Amino acid sequence: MYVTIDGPANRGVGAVTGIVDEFLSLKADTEADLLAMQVGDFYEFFDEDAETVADELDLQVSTKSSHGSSYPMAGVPVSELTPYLKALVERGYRVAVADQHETDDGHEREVTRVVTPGTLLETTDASAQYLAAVVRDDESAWGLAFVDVTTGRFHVTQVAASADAYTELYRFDPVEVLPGPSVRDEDEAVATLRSRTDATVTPHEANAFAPGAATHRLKEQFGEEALHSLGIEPGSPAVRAAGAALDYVAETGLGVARSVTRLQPYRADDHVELDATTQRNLELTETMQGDRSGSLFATLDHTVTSAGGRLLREWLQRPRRSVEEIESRQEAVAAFTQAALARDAISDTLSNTYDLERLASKIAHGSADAHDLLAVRDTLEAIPTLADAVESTPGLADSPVADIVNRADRETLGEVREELADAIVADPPKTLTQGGLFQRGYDDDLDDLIAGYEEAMEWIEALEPGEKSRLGVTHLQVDRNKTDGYYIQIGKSEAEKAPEEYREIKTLKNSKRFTTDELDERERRILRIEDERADLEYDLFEEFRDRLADVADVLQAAGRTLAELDALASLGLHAVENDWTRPTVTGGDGLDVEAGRHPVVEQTTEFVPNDARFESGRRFLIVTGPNMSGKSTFLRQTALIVLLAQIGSYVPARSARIGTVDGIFTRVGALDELAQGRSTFMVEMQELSNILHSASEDSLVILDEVGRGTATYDGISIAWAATEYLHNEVRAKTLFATHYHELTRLADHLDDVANVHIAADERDGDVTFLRTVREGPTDRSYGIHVADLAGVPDPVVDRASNVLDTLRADNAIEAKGSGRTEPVQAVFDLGSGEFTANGAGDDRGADSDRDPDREADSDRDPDRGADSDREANPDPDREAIVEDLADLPLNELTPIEVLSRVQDMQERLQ
Ligand SMILES: Nc1ncnc2c1ncn2[C@@H]1O[C@H](COP(=O)(O)OP(=O)(O)OP(=O)(O)O)[C@@H](O)[C@H]1O
Repeated sequence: MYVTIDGPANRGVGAVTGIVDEFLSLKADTEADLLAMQVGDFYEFFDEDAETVADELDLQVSTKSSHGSSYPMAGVPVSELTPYLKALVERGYRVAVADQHETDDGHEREVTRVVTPGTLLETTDASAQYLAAVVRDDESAWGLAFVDVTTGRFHVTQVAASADAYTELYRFDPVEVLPGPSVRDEDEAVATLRSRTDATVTPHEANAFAPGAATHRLKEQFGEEALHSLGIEPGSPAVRAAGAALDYVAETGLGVARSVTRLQPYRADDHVELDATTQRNLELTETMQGDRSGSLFATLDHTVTSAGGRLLREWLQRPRRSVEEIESRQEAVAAFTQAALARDAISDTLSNTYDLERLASKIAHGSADAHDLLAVRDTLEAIPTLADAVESTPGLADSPVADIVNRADRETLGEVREELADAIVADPPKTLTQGGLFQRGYDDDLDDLIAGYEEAMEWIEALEPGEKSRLGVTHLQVDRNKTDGYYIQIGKSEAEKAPEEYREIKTLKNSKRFTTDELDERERRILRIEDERADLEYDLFEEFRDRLADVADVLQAAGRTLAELDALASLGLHAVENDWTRPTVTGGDGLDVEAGRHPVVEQTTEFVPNDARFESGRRFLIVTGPNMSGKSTFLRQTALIVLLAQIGSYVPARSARIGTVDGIFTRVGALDELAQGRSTFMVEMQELSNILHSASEDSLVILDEVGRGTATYDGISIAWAATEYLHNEVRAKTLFATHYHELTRLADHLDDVANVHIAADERDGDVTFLRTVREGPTDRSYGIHVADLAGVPDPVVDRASNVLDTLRADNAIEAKGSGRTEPVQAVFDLGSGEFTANGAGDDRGADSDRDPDREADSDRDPDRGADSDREANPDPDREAIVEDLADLPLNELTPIEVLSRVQDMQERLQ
């Protein structure tokens, strides 16, 4: 509904002089983007704010004159403010709300709260809504705090490198970020924040980040001893971030800080490192195209509650490293795979519960209404049913599932449930201000009022039949409306039968309305009781909600229990339905997946399973195979199987033994970065650089084509050097898919490198993709076949086949002219990658095996003669370049440096 009203007179407030001035002055004092100021029954936006709001929400703007100037004005009725605020905040605005109070001599207005993306309570989105604060201290340590006021979750950590800080930010995906003073002053940091998250970046006041103030704020919230007992250093970057986040939450004035009942410090190294690129490449929560469906989460998610879905998503983004924790979760999933009936019953029960974490937060900050309390009651009623289902099912009763259920404080929850069951009526009104919320027996005074009310109502109800028979009137009715209050209505034809004590109050077309002194008296009594009752019930409700707020942490914990059951049951169900297997997770180094499948692709395709094996002497697999054969799929499926194993899930394989990894790093492709102005190759190299710096011996690295974004020889050189570095220095388990068949030679030189290829069958020119991973290299790409499949015109495909045949036969090919001129007399020499002059046929000397060791030595001068000539007449300049190349300290250089050195050499050769 859009409201435009021309002139404040309609809005029920007389004195408007200076309203715009008042607005502008309040606006100047707030840092919010917009101000909604109450003027009578409306909240108004003036000036630029009116235009912004009108644009965003399709409101029409009217004009308000003040002191001879005109100002745009837009407004919404008081009762409609919440949905408008929500819509504005969801678009990234921070909106200050100035409420109007009656004073002895008129009105007064002040900003009472600021609603921001990170502190919005009225969210309807099931996902978490994190507000983040990010601090960097002088030693470059990063402190990060993430608070979700809708669930009371509060995570705090400290990391050493900026890449790790951004990884955490990507993982929590906050809606609003508060950069600390040093972060804020750095353009690059702010730009990264903006590009890595969709968050609104809010510069909260610097003082809140100061070590003293932040420590004080945390102690105030969680008690003197909390920091000490959690092992958090007062004044540390983590504390500064946490304190600033809380300060900001408190400053919004919504009382939301109360919902934050527990501080959860975590170490980033408790979890598998999954940088932002990897989370995207593996399509954990959305596909590379940005769709939710088709992601790993969408495939796995059978949860029936929003809290369960939230938790499962969080697990996927934060796989664990501790074998003990993984096994405990696995044990619970295993129990759910066995107990099909109980699992279904538990999911059924859970589907009737509400988001207790969020409800508890609403109770804590005083925004829960009677319906919310009923939702809590219904949810708590499910807990004994769930506990019974677990306890009476042998497989579950002795599994970690029972521990999860036992973690809930059932005694307190039982008391709360009973209190709720005895307090709130079955169908309370939507508002808290009109009474009718509580049952009889909840409060003596309220019972007295209700008794008086009912007595008065009985009298009213008896009036109609009594008067009908006393007066002998058929068409007599006793009713109530807003203008007339209670009245007796008699049909016109019988109106003369109204006795003397009836006072006429209205004549209608077919009837007359009357009242009597006694009816007036009863009405006054009813009105008085209704008022008193509304006031009393409002107070009682606040008191009741306040008492419940004291156990908000118990409710939040129970919410987490339900979410865990939901997420575990979902993993159990998926495992059973898709024939997944329980992996053996070990702290060791190996990785052995037998008949593994891609968890998402297997949903839509007849999937051909494949093995992946890493062990001593085989830590680096070079994966070759035709285009479209399934290399990328094989790489990703291996990474996803490891990831699933480390969240405690079953995996799509016949059997799997997974040595835990400390991080998964991927270099796959860079679809969306182009939009951010970085070239494909630059992105590729940055990702490679990050992997070479960040991966460790315990990591899993997935490289899907490295170097293809540049000239072939540059690309091979980089891929070659990166392989050596990963193999010799980093020693990470690596899967490297490539079309550079030259790289397969590395297996002969590097101990831990092994070749596998994805098989294809070629018969009579037709290629069949077998999708099977086999040992050893392949040297065919069948790229032309794929070009044909893709509908490239036949003449081009035929000519390409012809070119390829010639290349294979001669290792060189004549360039073809247009036909209008003589054939171009040039020959492409595969050894050099250059065209040579006509007649150089005898000089074509490249070796058909294209031994990369030789290529490194090869002469790239287009005018050069045969190898034999070169050997006979060595060129000292070239020899120097070859020597420089041989001495290139690859292990000490970054890929970019290698690239630049190789380029130098090329230039010297020219
Ligand atoms: N094991 C498998 N079983 C069934 N289908 C598969 C299997 N592996 C891959 N596919 C399907 O084959 C197609 C090509 O796979 P993929 O993209 O992994 O090939 P690729 O070798 O990486 O190709 P390119 O080298 O051209 O990038 C995809 O549509 C995928 O769904």
